[in-house]
Amino acid sequence: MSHHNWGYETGVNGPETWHKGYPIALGSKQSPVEIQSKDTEYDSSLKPLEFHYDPSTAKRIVNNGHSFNVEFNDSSDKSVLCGGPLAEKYRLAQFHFHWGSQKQPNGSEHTLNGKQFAAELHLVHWNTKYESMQNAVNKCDGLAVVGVLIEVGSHPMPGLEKITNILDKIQTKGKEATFNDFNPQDLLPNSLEFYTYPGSLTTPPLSECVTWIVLNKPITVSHEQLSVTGDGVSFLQKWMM
Ligand SMILES: NS(=O)(=O)c1ccc(NC(=S)OCCc2ccsc2)cc1
Ligand SMILES: [Zn+2]
Repeated sequence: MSHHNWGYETGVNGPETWHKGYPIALGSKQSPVEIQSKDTEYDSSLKPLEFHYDPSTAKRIVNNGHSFNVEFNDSSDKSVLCGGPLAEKYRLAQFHFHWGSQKQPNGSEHTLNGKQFAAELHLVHWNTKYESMQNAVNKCDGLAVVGVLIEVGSHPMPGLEKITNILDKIQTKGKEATFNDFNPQDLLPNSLEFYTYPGSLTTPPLSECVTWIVLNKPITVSHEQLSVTGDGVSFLQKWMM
């Protein structure tokens, strides 16, 4: 079978089959991981995270069949991440979400102290010392992904509205829509405390090129935001069907 149609169907094309097309799946730096705060240590050499995003670099939103990516113009240093564990500047290329399904409502990839969250946001950046994302993907310090855990609560996340309002335009794989003037900082919690570890892409190609930066505090979205359609089907679950 061509390994480009990887997916999440258990026993068919799910994570336990990915190693057939991507042997690195059996590697020693694979993500996601289960974070146990009791097993982490405070590192005083780490600096505060610095997000320098220019909302005008937001370009389009694309349904790639596994998720939807909000893509940014990464042809200059207009939207960059630095600080934290990072020795260099990393350019924002895209962000996307991971979520659950009817059967498995909780879909975060990282877990924190044994708790799986409803969903997880990934802000994907690549090291500007490499010319492109494609070059960075095969370097151990090529990418920096900020993971934001998402829980469902009573109040909506204002920053998410612009995204949930446009999803009806990209319902099927391959569809895209213009998506301008958006600052992903509007999706961050008020605390930028983080855990960090060396890991990998969590989906194929599973490259072990990622400095993971998982924020300690989750963001809260409303039930409606996780299921934008009137018929109660979660926009995220609709994507999973
Ligand atoms: N979920 S994740 O953030 O770890 C994540 C991010 C990007 C990707 N995919 C990437 S970077 O593909 C585009 C770059 C690429 C892939 C192969 S050659 C170039 C997969 C998983
Ligand atoms: Zn991801």
